[in-house]
Amino acid sequence: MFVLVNLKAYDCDPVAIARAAADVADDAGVRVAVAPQATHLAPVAGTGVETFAQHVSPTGHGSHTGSTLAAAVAEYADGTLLNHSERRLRLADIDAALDAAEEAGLETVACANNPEQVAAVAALGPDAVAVEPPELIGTGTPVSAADPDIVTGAVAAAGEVDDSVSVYCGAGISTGEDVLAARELGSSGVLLASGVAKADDPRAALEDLVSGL
Ligand SMILES: O=C(CO)COP(=O)(O)O
Repeated sequence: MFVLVNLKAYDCDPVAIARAAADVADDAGVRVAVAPQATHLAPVAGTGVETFAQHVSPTGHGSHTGSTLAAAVAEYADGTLLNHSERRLRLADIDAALDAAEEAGLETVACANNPEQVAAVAALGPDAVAVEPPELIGTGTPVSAADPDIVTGAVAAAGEVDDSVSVYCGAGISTGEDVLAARELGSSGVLLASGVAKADDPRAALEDLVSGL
């Protein structure tokens, strides 16, 4: 299982969380990555943790003021999220951003709300899709419990389009039990945020997340 922690714009210490994530990943032998704000990619990557951007722009080099250039992100990051529900892209832009990320050598995790969107995004060839019903984001109610059919449906939908695309799930995931439930439903990773970024003890939260793996 892959545990991808999205720090969003939460008021947290990205480097401290990154250090904890790197330790937990090493101790547990589990893939754990951290997706900080773009300006924190370098110090987070400096901890040795697997580092993801939260977004890259659907453009390459050129006159694109304010863009998040995939090639620049790749100087520090190993991968990137795309099309998160809080950073939604048009279908054509998902396609172009995937091209830019892949050209830069970034692993890609494209987000989708439901199995139908998973099928559409999987057709564009990301390394993985992450199904996340927006209404469950930040609620602490895990998608694996609230709506397990979304997860199984996403796994089936992606498999019908391209079985090389991994399927992760997210929204409300915060415990090791949630991670095991997600695996039981067929996903090979989880995407989460508040369970770690807003935790009083992020290290303890990370240790619990991987405890059953
Ligand atoms: O948006 C998410 C991860 O990208 C899910 O957020 P929560 O883990 O806070 O529900």
